[in-house]
Amino acid sequence: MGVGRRMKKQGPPPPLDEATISLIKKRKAAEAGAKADGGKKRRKAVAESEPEPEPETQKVKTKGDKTKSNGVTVNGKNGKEQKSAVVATPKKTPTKAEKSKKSAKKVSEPEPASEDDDDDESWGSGSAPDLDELMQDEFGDLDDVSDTSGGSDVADGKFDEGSVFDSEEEDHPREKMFSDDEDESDAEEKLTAANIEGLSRKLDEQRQMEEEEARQEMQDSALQTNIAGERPDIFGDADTAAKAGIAPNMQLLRTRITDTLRVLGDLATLGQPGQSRADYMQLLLDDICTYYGYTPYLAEKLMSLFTPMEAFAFFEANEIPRPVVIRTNTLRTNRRTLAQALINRGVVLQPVGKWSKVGLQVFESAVPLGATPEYLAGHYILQAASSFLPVMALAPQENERVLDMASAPGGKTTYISALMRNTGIVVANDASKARTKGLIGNIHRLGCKNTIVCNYNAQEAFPKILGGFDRVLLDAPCTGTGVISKDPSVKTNKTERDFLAIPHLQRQLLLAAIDSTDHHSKTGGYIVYSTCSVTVEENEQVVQYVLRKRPNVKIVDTGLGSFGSEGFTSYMGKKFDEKMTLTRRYFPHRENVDGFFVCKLKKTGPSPGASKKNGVVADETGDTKSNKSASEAGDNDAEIIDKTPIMDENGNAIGEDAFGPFEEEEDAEIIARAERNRLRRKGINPKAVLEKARKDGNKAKKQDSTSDSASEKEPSIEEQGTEKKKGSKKEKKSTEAQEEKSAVDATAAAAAASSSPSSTKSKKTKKSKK
Ligand SMILES: C[S@@+](CC[C@H](N)C(=O)[O-])C[C@H]1O[C@@H](n2cnc3c(N)ncnc32)[C@H](O)[C@@H]1O
Repeated sequence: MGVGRRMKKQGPPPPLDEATISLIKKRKAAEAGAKADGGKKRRKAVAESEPEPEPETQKVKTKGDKTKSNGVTVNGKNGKEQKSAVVATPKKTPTKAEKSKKSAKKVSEPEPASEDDDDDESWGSGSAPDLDELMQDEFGDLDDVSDTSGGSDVADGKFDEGSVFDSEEEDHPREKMFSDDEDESDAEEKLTAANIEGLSRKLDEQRQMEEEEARQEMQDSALQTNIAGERPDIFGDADTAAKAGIAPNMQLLRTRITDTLRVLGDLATLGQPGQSRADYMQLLLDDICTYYGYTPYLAEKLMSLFTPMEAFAFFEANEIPRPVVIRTNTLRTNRRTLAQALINRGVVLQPVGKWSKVGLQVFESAVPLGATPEYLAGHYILQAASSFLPVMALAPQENERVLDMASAPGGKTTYISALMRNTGIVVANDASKARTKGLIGNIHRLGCKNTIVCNYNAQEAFPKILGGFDRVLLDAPCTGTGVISKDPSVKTNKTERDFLAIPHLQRQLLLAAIDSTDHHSKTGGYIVYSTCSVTVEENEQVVQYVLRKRPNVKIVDTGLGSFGSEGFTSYMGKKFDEKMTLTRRYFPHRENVDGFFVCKLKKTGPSPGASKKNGVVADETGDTKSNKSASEAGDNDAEIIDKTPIMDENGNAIGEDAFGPFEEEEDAEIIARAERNRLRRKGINPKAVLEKARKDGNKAKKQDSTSDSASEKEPSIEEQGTEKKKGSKKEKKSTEAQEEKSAVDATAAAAAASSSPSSTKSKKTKKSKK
């Protein structure tokens, strides 16, 4: 299928380039200075009207020079040097800006392009336009704006034929509306070849210089803080401050954090006698909480994902806003036309990266991006770059049936619809009625005509009301630990309870997503699970859980290339499926995108339970009215749904312990046997007890015993599905799980109220059964 080829062709996108933003601003500043001195005329009236740059805007937004003063560079997992310091250290010498400006002047200047200039005839596949022509047609405006902004680095070769949707051409002959971007490929490639080397060399030099500065600063800082001797008396500082009872000096606190990191990097040499690594780690944790404003619980959780040094880079990155990105709506326009229109309005932008043909990164805008005529006409949507990724992984095909389970406000739904070119059906669901208003607004604005909006608790509704989808996207509700820069309240408002309740909901939603997918689909049978959170509980552990509960799915390659990091295969002593490496993680400090997790699953067989109960699997047919699904079998009750015995291909239960307690009705004999065994273990003759019970007609007592029996099975379930420690904690956890469930149920109640009478009825029935 085209999917595989298409996804393979995706080049790994580079991190979003915040350094370029700084570069453009610096160049603009340099040019503004030159202009004040009677320098050159600007060539475009539009560019003239651009506001003067504020070279330090980024820094102002990000706690001033905090990042810069540290200048830490962090090595990513792949050994790639990450540039958190570069991002936050937009220092450049005027000489550099001058140089860039000179280089920009070499690019031929086109006349301002009209809409007509955008005619794709000039990009016909047969005739290869010459370079000047290409630049004028395709990037002339971009270069022009950059030039008027003081640089030409916008055309950094990020347009590339290897973009993700390119190979769709093979599978789906293009209509005129969609041919625009594709036809640009040749031109883009030529432009890339011609410009990328020089431009990227300049950028590289720039970065090197900044990194060198950052390193130097760090060394200086180390020298200063270490002036009294080899081993900094970090604990002495902490004690003094604590005793004085004064508010912490943030600069000193920061210095202590960097000192502690340094000591942790070489404890043997730099550590104080009598102070262990744990002591330093605790001090670091406390300081990070104070400095960045996290609760100790969350700071510890996040720190556990990284080395101390990388954790620091992560916390730093959370203080910096991510680049603004817009996604071109190909149902209404193409990226080139959109870029030209926005440039004419004073927007400074460039393609987001070669991995996407629809993303534009915005550096500056003279107009509010949410109120331009192009925005109102639905030519684009403001959408974080990382938010493209789950949809790219989903790779929806034309004429498919696709479910977006938690879709509001619709950034991903509308992208799915566009990729399907308004064919097939996209069911866009969200449990929040209020949020569906925004969803509907976006769907209309962007001209999605293949989309149906519904407002259900997905756990309840799918596949019971609707199933049999070719592909399902679950962009799950999450704690938002990947988007702290957008919503700093996460630092303090996420409690331990949230980290139990939310993963619980995520698990149930993902099971429903799987059960709603048609494994017979000729084109699909895929599920994509994503979150904008970085915690393992919400990502790998959720996937691991569903792998156990649904052996009819397996993890497959997301097709997102090597961009991002592999998912964890172990965490805190827990081992995960080895294919977890196929899942992708994205981090603000590594890729300069919102923290994100993407996992793609392929459904290989029917979901458990449904066929056993009814002979027909609801999610295969989509006709769910007369068939019970696995979810229905469990009445959406997490514990019951998940404990439905799972059958292998031969109809045998797979490792009964692995799938929870027995179904009361269907496994009465097994339950009775377990009960007899339980009584024997207690030294009681089961026959006598049961006989007595029968005689007394005390059914309630018998049920209690059965229930005891079921709870004795819990340990094996707990071992698999819980993150908490064993022993007495299990009881507590079980209680908590009930509480969480109540909370989740309560949250879902509103949505459930609006769900079909059948679902409500089913729930009531089940509860009364309980
Ligand atoms: C991360 S947001 C989705 C963002 C959306 N995919 C987009 O790209 O615009 C998670 C959504 O899940 C919804 N949600 C929460 N619980 C749900 C449930 N049980 N069923 C369906 N949707 C739910 C929330 O209302 C929220 O809109």
